[in-house]
Amino acid sequence: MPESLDAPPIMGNVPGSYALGVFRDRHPVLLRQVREALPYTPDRLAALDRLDDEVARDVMEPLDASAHDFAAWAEWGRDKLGRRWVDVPFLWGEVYFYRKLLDATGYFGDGPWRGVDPFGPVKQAELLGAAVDDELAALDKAGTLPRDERAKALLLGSLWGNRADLSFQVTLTGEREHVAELVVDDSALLWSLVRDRPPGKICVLADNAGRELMPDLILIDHLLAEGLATEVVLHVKPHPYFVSDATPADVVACLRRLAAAPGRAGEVGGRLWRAMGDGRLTLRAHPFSCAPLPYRDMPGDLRDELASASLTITKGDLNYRRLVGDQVWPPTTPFAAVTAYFPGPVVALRTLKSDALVGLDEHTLAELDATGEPWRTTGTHAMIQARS
Ligand SMILES: O=P(O)(O)OC[C@@]1(O)O[C@H](CO)[C@@H](O)[C@@H]1O
Repeated sequence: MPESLDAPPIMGNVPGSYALGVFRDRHPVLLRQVREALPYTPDRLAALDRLDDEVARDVMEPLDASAHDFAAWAEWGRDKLGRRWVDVPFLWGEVYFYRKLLDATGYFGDGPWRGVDPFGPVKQAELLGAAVDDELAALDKAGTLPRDERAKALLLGSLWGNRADLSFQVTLTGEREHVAELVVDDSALLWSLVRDRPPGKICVLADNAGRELMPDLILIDHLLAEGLATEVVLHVKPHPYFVSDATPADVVACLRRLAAAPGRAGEVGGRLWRAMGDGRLTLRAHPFSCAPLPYRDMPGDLRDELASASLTITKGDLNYRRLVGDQVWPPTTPFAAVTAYFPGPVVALRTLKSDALVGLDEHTLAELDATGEPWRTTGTHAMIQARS
């Protein structure tokens, strides 16, 4: 990123902002839902209540000194812990909230709740739901499309799969809005990056499990089956994160669901299962995937890995926020300039659910703002942004 190019971080404390609403409205509701989703024992319920109180008092207490990552968070939080949740960069405060939530549920503890995903019930319900059956059945129809049309359908399936985000639905009222439109469409550059060059390794930085991960896996199958990638590395989270972010266990659940499905979905599942076995599809769960930092601060080993890829595809709103630094950029700031630091070509597939935004042309921005609708944060608009 050009040295001169910078912008202040999106903060949680701006009155009326989306970020403030996340802390004030979404997190208390989420804590109640987590508390009720599993038969937690009194010690865990008390810990969840203590976190609820910490949120209500709006103060960030440090992790317990016994936490495995206490030193890392003490370093990251050197100038933040003890302050109000909303008085630090939105990204940092939000990531810390989910880390504290895992602490409260005993996820990293030595007791019986170790490794129990607090979002497991909602993830499982979504994955086993009828909507997934319908989406998998639709693959039989997609399979009859001409190749380019099929590729476009699978790309859009992965893009709009990002709307299926359980944390997002916590405060979504009413029926799902009619999904409006693509505010940036660099899909031509995306396809050029995978078709006009020798196939190579493609890294996919996944977002949510279930109804987002399923179309992501189906797109990955297309990239491998059509020879557009020699291998795909699917980056997921090493532990539960932001409600529905995918972990390795969620990938396994999706692959089992796919492989057991009838028709083309079952064929896709079988190919992906074999690709896992022969190393053409691999999983990564890098610790940095759950760090409270933008991707420009990624560690060297992750930078080297992404640099060795012919393309990196990032999925979802949170990955987009980390890609562009979760900063208050003028929306017309060029995507290529803001992501110039990123190693190798990168494509972001994202539905807009928060205020981070770059790469819009003036006309589109003026048109969208003229609607008076909160188009940046409702998930009704999306973008495919690419940088070669
Ligand atoms: O990355 P996703 O799943 O597309 O979106 C996650 C997300 O929209 O939910 C949070 C609110 O809880 C936002 O701040 C965050 O960006």
